[in-house]
Amino acid sequence: MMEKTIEIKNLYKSFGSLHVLSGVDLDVHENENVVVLGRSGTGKSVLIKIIAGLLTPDRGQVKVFGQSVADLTAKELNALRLKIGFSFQSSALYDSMTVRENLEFPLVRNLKNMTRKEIDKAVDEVIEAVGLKKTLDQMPSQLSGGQRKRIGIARTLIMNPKIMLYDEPTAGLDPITCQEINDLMNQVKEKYRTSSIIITHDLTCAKETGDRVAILFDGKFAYQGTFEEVFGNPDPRIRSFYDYNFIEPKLQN
Ligand SMILES: Nc1ncnc2c1ncn2[C@@H]1O[C@H](COP(=O)(O)OP(=O)(O)OP(=O)(O)O)[C@@H](O)[C@H]1O
Repeated sequence: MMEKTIEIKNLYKSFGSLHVLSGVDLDVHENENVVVLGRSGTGKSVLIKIIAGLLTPDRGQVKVFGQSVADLTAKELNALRLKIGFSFQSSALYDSMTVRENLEFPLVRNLKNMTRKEIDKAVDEVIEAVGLKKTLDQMPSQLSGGQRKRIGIARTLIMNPKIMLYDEPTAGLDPITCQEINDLMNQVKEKYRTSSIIITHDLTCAKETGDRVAILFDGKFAYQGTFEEVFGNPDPRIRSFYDYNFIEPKLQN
């Protein structure tokens, strides 16, 4: 088994009387995609915000790269965040910048002493990785929803992240574009050897991308395993996920 990048033990988080996470355990390894499923409001986004140090847990342990996030200084936390790629629904591209300028932005902001040549090389590499070289001089408004999503992912890859956190990467996309995004997430894992958490309501995405799948029920992961293991479980609560997706997941292929 690969090294653990993220280790979460007995994590609790409440907002006032709202108990969101109550006893979450989760490990994510290098070169692994873990899909997190759970109904709306079960705390999936809260979980990834805690991992990135954007929210503080009430109790429990979160270690990233072997270090407890709670013990990091502000400077160390910033350094950690640079190794984490966020693909959030809200992480939109800047409309007034070209695709190239959007891709350069994180480098120019965070790594001030790069040369023009180094920046161009980094842009070339990530645009190649997402297969959209011809869009470099276009504006985001000229791209399809799927292309924008891929450029958004490229913009996080330019920082060479070791962890990718995807919040509903396929939401609102047609099935063919979903498949392209699923393929891209798998390619990113292989090429960058990332540890990824993929939050989704899309079971096809879960099946295609998840080396492991974990389902949040009542503030903790009731099930973790391969897609087949988890969805082969007779727990009637799992049924609600098929109903939501209007499909019967095929477990045999
Ligand atoms: N900063 C906050 N302050 C107060 N309540 C919050 C805060 N962040 C999240 N919550 C609450 O925590 C609960 C879990 O939110 P979260 O966004 O993690 O859900 P989710 O599982 O990601 O849902 P969805 O699938 O709809 O995106 C919600 O009830 C939300 O209102």
